[in-house]
Amino acid sequence: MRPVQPQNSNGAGPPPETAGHILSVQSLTVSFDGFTVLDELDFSMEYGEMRFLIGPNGAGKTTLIDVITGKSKPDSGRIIFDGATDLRRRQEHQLVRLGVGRKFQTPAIFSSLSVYENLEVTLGFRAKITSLLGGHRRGDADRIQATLEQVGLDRRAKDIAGALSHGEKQWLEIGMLLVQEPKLLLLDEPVAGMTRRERERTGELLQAIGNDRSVLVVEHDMEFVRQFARTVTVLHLGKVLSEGPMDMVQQDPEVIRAYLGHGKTKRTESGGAANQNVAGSRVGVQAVVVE
Ligand SMILES: Nc1ncnc2c1ncn2[C@@H]1O[C@H](COP(=O)(O)OP(=O)(O)OP(=O)(O)O)[C@@H](O)[C@H]1O
Repeated sequence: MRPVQPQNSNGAGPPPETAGHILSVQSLTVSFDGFTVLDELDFSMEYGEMRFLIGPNGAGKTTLIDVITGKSKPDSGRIIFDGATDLRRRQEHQLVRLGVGRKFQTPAIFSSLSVYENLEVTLGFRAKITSLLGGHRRGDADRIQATLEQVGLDRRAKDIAGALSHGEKQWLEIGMLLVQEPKLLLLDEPVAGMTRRERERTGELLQAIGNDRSVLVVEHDMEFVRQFARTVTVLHLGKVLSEGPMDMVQQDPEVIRAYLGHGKTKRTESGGAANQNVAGSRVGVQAVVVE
C-alpha cells in the first residue's frame, strides 16, 4: 500500500518538480567553516521507496540527514517533504509530527524501562498516564502490539530494554520510530555491530517497512547493501556520483575511482581483501584492488 500523495491548498496537487516524491532535495549547499560538504546537491525519493545511501567516508551522507532533520542548517537550496513542506524552515523537534523519523547509529532507548514501556512512552506521556490508571488511549495498545510483532520483539515485551542484545535494541528503536507512523524513515548504519543473523533479520524488517513507508538507509556494510538494496545512491564530495540498482552502480568506473582514491587499480578474480577502500571501509567494488 502506497501512501496517498498530498494536495496543495488549492487542491491542484504538489508542485510539478516534487510530484511523486516524498523527498525532493534541490540544489542544497552546506558548508562548515568555508568547507563545502554538500555541493548544490539534487536528490529525490519516491513515495514508498527504500533507498540506500552509500559513499566514501566524508562524502556528506550524515550531513544530508542532519539537514533533512533540521540538525544542521543549509547555506542554500530547498528540501521539499511530502510534496509541500520545506523542511529548511522546520526545527528538529517538529519533524516527528510532520512524519519524519530518524534513527542514529547508537540505539537511544530507555534502558530501565521494559520493551513495551519504551514504545508506550514514545507514543506520549498521555498514553503512559492513561495506562497507569488502568487503560490505554483507544488504538494505542493495538499499535504497540502490531509494532512489537513487526520488529520481532513481542515475546520480549515485558523484558527490561537494557537486557536486550545490541540487535534487539536497534529493532526496539526502529519500533519506537514506527509506532509514531512516520512517512519517511531515516536510518544511519542500522546494522553496524550486528551479527550475521541480526543483519538478515534487519534487512527483512527494512524491506517490510519499505512496503508502506519511504526509507532512506545510510550504510557502509556493502554485503548488506548488495543483499537488500533496491536502488542505491552514491554520494561523493557532496554530490550524487551515481544512482541506480546496486549491480549497475558497483560497476560504475567513477564509483570505483571514488572509493579507491588515486591508487593504481587492477582487475582480480573475486572480491575478498579487495573490498576495502584506502580508509579501511568496506566498499561495493568487487573486481578492483589498490596496489
Ligand atoms: N558540524 C560539523 N562541523 C564541521 N565539519 C563537519 C560537521 N559535520 C560534518 N563535518 C564534516 O563534513 C564532512 C562530511 O561529513 P559526513 O559525516 O556528512 O560524511 P559521511 O559521508 O557521513 O562520512 P562517514 O561515512 O565517515 O560517516 C566531513 O569532512 C566532516 O568532518
